[in-house]
Amino acid sequence: MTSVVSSPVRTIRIGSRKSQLALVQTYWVREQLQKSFPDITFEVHTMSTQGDKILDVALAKIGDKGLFTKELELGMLSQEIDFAVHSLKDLPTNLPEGLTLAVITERENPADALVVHDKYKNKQLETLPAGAVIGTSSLRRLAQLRHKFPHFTFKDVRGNLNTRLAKLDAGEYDALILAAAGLERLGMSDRIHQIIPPEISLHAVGQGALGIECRADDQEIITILKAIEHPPTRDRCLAERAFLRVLEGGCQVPIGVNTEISGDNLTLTGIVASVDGQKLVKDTVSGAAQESEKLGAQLAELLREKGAQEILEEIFTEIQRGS
Ligand SMILES: NCc1[nH]cc(CCC(=O)O)c1CC(=O)O
Repeated sequence: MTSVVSSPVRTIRIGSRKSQLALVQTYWVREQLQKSFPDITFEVHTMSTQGDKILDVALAKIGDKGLFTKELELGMLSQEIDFAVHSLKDLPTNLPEGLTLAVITERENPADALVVHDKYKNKQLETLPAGAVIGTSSLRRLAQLRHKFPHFTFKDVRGNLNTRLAKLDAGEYDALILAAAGLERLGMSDRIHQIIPPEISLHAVGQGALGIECRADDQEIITILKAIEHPPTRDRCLAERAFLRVLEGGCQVPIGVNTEISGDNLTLTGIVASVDGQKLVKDTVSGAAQESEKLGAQLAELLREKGAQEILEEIFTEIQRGS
């Protein structure tokens, strides 16, 4: 008689931020993995990150390198958790030694969305009145929208999605710019008033996708995670991340992207903008999807030649001065 030898049943610990969006994303990942691995127990461990605690300081001033990820990364290195689920856009392009971005899952709509106060429910970006107060905490959104719509008043907004929407509804803002994906995942698609097309504003690197990080030498976890990888999203996001890495920007610099994949061909468009919306450099590259990171680096070099570095250096100096 042959006996079936199975590996001892393992419990895998997933790390997540505590925000509602983070939990929805983490439980979605758990559900997907559970379908492929019904015998494994997946436990969710939540942690507060620095970014969840500092809610009263403009993000642009504190910088964002690892603000939403550091505590989870320490948890992985100390074996407290086995992997962490992140909004890919919040994951820095350079990871700590010993950790890896194991997989990227299928992306939601990566675009930004306009959400309006009820009194403007018949308006679009193009028809909102001069002086309308637009809430955004992202320099990328600010710079690109200011360029197209210099007649609006832009105002910083922080807090989780529900807090932001409450501030909008209370009349502190006339409209907000938010990631469509966050609203969709939280079941609030009905608040999406207008999807902002790439001609108006390019989205953040990795927006709308989830990135799963784990210990680089944990082959067992990496093999398990591969079950939920989405190769087209991976190729697009790796191109976007390589572009950002070469320009040495984080989520909080005015750098936007757009990617399209058609068969084997990947097209990447990128923009670097000054905060006042006066200077914009933009270009597009195209090539084999398997060469995604090369394409990203190539686009970064192209924009550098057009003056992207000068724009970024100006912004870093301003942020350090605290203006
Ligand atoms: N920086 C905050 C953040 N991180 C991920 C999302 C939304 C979901 C996503 O982009 O994957 C958001 C909110 C927003 O930008 O409106």
